[in-house]
Amino acid sequence: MYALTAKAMRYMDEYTIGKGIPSAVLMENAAGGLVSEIISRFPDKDTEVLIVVGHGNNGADGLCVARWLIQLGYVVNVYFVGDRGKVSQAFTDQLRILTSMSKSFRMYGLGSRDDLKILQQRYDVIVDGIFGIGLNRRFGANFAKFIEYLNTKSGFKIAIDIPSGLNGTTGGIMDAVFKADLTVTFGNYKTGMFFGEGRVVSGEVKLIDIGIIKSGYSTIDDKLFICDKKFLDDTRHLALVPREERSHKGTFGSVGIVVGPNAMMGASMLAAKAAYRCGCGLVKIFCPNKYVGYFNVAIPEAVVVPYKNDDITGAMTEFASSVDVVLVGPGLKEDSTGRILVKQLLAMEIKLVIDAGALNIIARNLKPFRKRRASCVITPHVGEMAKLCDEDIKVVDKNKVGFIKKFSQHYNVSMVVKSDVSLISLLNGNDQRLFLNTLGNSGLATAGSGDVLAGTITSLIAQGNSLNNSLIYGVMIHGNAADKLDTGEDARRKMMASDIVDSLF
Ligand SMILES: NC(=O)C1=CN([C@@H]2O[C@H](COP(=O)(O)OP(=O)(O)OC[C@H]3O[C@@H](n4cnc5c(N)ncnc54)[C@H](OP(=O)(O)O)[C@@H]3O)[C@@H](O)[C@H]2O)[C@@H](O)CC1
Ligand SMILES: Nc1ncnc2c1ncn2[C@@H]1O[C@H](COP(=O)(O)OP(=O)(O)O)[C@@H](O)[C@H]1O
Ligand SMILES: [K+]
Repeated sequence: MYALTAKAMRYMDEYTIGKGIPSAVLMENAAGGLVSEIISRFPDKDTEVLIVVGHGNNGADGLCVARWLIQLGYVVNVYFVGDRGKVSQAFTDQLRILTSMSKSFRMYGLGSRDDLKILQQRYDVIVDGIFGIGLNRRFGANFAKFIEYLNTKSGFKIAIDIPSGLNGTTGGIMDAVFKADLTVTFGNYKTGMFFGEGRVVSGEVKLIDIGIIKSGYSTIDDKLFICDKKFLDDTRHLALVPREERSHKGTFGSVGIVVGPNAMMGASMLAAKAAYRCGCGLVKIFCPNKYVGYFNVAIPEAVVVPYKNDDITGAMTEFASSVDVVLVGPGLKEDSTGRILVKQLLAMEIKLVIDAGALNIIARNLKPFRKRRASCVITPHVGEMAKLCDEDIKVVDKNKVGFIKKFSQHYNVSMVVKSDVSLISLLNGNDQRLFLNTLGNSGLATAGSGDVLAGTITSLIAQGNSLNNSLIYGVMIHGNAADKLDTGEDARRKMMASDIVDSLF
C-alpha cells in the first residue's frame, strides 16, 4: 500500500483509464465506497446529508454519492460552490444522470432564493466535494470563508478523497481547510495526509480500492510504502525469525554500546534495555571507569567494559571487534573524545548504528562519514537531519521526502528521519525505497524514546537481520509498542521511555 503525491495519483488514474477502465467506472467505485461508509455509520434513512460540490471531478464524485444516497432513500441536498463555466465533463455527466433520474432533484448554490436557507439548515452529515487532488493554488478569501463556515456547522464531516484546502502532496493548507472527521480516499493514500496539518484535518482515513491497475506503480519514483499495523503483522516474520530452542546466548548476537566520558548515561541505559528486550543475547557497554558502578546497578544483565581516558582508541578497537554490532550516539556529548570515538568507529569494518550526539558530530564534518568503512544506518530526528543537511529545520521539515531521498543517496546510507510519521529510506545498490511509518502515537514524544528505538534497531542487527530490515522493523516495532500502551484516556500522556521498553514484546 502506498501514499502518492497528487501528481502520481493523477498518473495512476490516467494509467488505469488508459488500460481500458472507463473513468466513470472508477467514479462509481469511489462513490460506492463512500456511500457504504455512510450507510454503516448512519443506517437511518432519515439522516439529513449536505453534499457541497466544486466544478471538478471531486464535485462529480459528490454528485455520484448524492445519486446513490437519493436512490437509497436518504434526505440529500447538493450545494454548488464552483465555477459554472469550468465544470468538468464528469460533472456534467453526473448531473445529467441525477436530473434525469429524479425530476425533483435541484442543485443549490446557483443563485436561487433558497440557497442561504438550504446552507444554514442543520445536517447530520456534511460531505465535502469541493476540491480533491486537482487543487493546485491558493483559492482566496471567498472560498476560505465558505469552508470556514462549513467547519462551524454541526454534523459529521466527511471529505471526499482529501479535505478541500489541503495540498495533497505537501500537507500545506491553501488559505483554509475543511476539517474532516472522516476522509474517504480513493486508490491510495495521498502524501499530504501525513505531513503538516494533514493528519489532523483528515480525521479518520478510510482507503477505498477503486480498481487502480497495479502495474502502473512500477514507473512511479516518488511513492511511499506505508508501514502500518497490517504490514507489520503480515511481514514481521522477515525480521523476527523463530527463536531456536537449541540455543545459548551467543546464538542471538551481541550488541556493543559506546558511552562517552561526559555522557548522559540514561540514554545508553534505555538503549541497552531495549536491546535486551528485543532479544539479543548479550549487551556490552563500553564506558569510562567512573561509570561502571552506575551501569552495573541499572542493568545487571549488561557486561560493562571500562576504559581509562589515556587508552581509548586501543580499548575501543578491541571492544568494537568483540561484538556483532555497535551503537554510538545516545547520550554522547560533542567533545573531543566523542569526536575521536565516532571517527574511529567509522573507520572500522563493523556494523554500526549512529544516533543522536554522534550524528551531530558527523554533521560538523561529513568527510569521515563519506569515507567510512563501517556498514551503518543512521537515525536522525528532524533537527539532527537539518544539521546533517546544513539547512534550516523548517525548510527540512516542509520537504522531508526530498531531503531524505537526496541525503540517503548521496551518502549511500539507509536511514530513518524520525518525527510523528517517520520516513525511512532503504538503499539496495542503486535501488531506493521510501517508507512512511504510521505506527506510534504522541506518547512517544517523551525524552528517551529515540534511545529505545536505537537499541531496538541494534538488537535486530545483532540477531542476524540485514541492516535494512532491522531499521524498518525496528521503527515499526517501536511504534507498535507505543500503540499497545495506548489503551486509556490518559495513556499517551503518561507514557515514558521505560514503559516503551517494557512494551516492545
Ligand atoms: N480522474 C479519475 O478518473 C478519478 C478522479 N476522482 C476524483 O477526482 C478528483 C480530482 O478531480 P479534478 O482533477 O477534476 O480536480 P478537483 O480536485 O475536483 O478540482 C477542480 C478544479 O479546480 C481548479 N482549481 C484548483 N485549484 C483551485 C483554486 N485554488 N481555486 C479555484 N479553482 C481551483 C482546477 O482546475 P483549473 O482551474 O486549474 O483548470 C481543478 O481541476 C480526485 O480528488 C477524486 O475525488 C475519483 O472519482 C476517482 C477517479
Ligand atoms: N507525536 C509523535 N507521534 C508518533 N511518534 C513520535 C511522536 N513524537 C516522537 N515520536 C517518535 O519518538 C521517537 C523520538 O526520538 P528522539 O526525537 O530521538 O527522542 P529522544 O532524543 O528524546 O530519545 C522517534 O522514534 C519519533 O518518531
Ligand atoms: K474534498
